Parts: sequence; C-alpha cells; structure tokens
Amino acid sequence: MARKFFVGGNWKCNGTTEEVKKIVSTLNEAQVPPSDVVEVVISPPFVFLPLVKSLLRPHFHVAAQNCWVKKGGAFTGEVSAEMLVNLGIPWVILGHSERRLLLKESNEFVGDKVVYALAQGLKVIACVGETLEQREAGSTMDVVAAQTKAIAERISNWADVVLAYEPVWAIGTGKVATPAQAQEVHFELRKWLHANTSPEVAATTRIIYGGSVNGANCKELAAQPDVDGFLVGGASLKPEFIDIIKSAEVKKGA
Ligand SMILES: O=C(CO)COP(=O)(O)O
Repeated sequence: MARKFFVGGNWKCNGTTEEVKKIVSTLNEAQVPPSDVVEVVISPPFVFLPLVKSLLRPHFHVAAQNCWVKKGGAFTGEVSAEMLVNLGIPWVILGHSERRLLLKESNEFVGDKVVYALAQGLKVIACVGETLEQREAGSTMDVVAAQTKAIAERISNWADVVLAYEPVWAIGTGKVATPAQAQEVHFELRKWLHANTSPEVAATTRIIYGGSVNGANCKELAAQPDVDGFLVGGASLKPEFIDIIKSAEVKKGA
C-alpha cells in the first residue's frame, strides 16, 4: 500500500483572528495536488480550531496541538480528546518536542496520550526527535527508538498514526537536517518498526520530517525514499507553505 504524502502545518502558539483568516484564505485559493496525492492537516491553537475548521475548504483537515492524557474532568487548563471529537477535529499532534522539553512530558506520558486519543477515535501525529547534545553523543537512534517504543508497546493498530521525526536542533533554528540525515533516521525508524511491530506497519506508516522545512528545501527532502511528508512550523504561517504541499508531486512516479 502506497504511503500518501502528508503535510502538516503546526502554527504553534501564533496567530490573531485576522491573521488566521488571511492564512486560511491563502490556503483556500491555492492550487495544490488533489487529495489522493497529498493529505494536508492544519494545526492552529485550540482557540482557533472551530474558526479554521469552519473556513477551510474540504481538502484541508485540522489537528489540535495537544490533548489531555485521559477522560476530561477536574484538570484546569486542559482540553480532552472527547472535546476534540465533539468538535469534529480529526487529528491531534502529541509528543511535540516543545511539550517534551518545556513541559516535561515523558515518553510514557506521551505514549499514554497516544493510546487514549486513538481510543477516542482521533488520528495522531506522534513526534519524536533528539536534541543536539544527544546527536553529538551518537545516541540519536537510541533516543528516537525509546520515544517510539513507549508508543509501540501501548498500541497495536498504527493505521491512524503518523510518526513525525523532528530533530530538536533543527526546529525553529533555520538549521534543516540534510536530506541524507533525514533519510538515515527515517530509514532506521522504519527498520525499528519492522523489527518491533510488524512488516506491514513498517511498510505503511508514514514517517514525516519536521525542522526548518521551507519552500526552498522541501523538494530535495521529499525525494528521499523514507520521507513521507512534513510537519512544518514557521513556514506553515507563510504563503510558501503552498510550495511545501506541492512537493508531494516529487513522489509521483517515484
Ligand atoms: O516543530 C516544528 C513543527 O512541529 C518545526 O518547526 P519549524 O518548521 O519552525 O522549524
């Protein structure tokens, strides 16, 4: 089964109502490859989700940037998976490095979130990635394998999971992984899935790259055999996001 190219736009903690409307109208007016070639998922902050969902044309879907680890209740400031389902939000990003590092979300906590979100019927973009220190210490694969293992040992069905490899040193730094660096980790992650889940999961799970992806570097990255798309931060707020969506064409005939 072919892995459909996937492009996520993670707006992080950015935007005003006016800016949101402007970005959405740019997306709605854009000529992009059809939905059988590329899946596009936009992830605004929680407060803008209903607005973005109501304005976006049907080709584009939405994702939350996080959700609570279990059923809602007395958890001030949290948003539950049930609420996202109730609002018709199909996707959620979990385990982003900004949450792992700044908010101290552990591998186990992220794994528990993935299980709970999937059980409520959400589709999950699960993020993994090493810091610069970890890369320099030669432990990149150990780190991403441990992060993936905490998910893999809790779930058996990967059909609704996209794995995002986002090296922390490349996020928001303008320092993109080279196509070879991205391919190497994606290949190793797929190999890890093959050995620790099943050959089918390894062959069908989309592994997308995130970290300073832009309109200029996306095509070369997209051409790598194990790069199945992108999770884009800064550039997803700009018109060049359209060029990143269009990089899906690189896979045609590949
Ligand atoms: O964290 C990211 C997407 O989730 C990547 O962010 P940048 O594209 O801004 O580096």
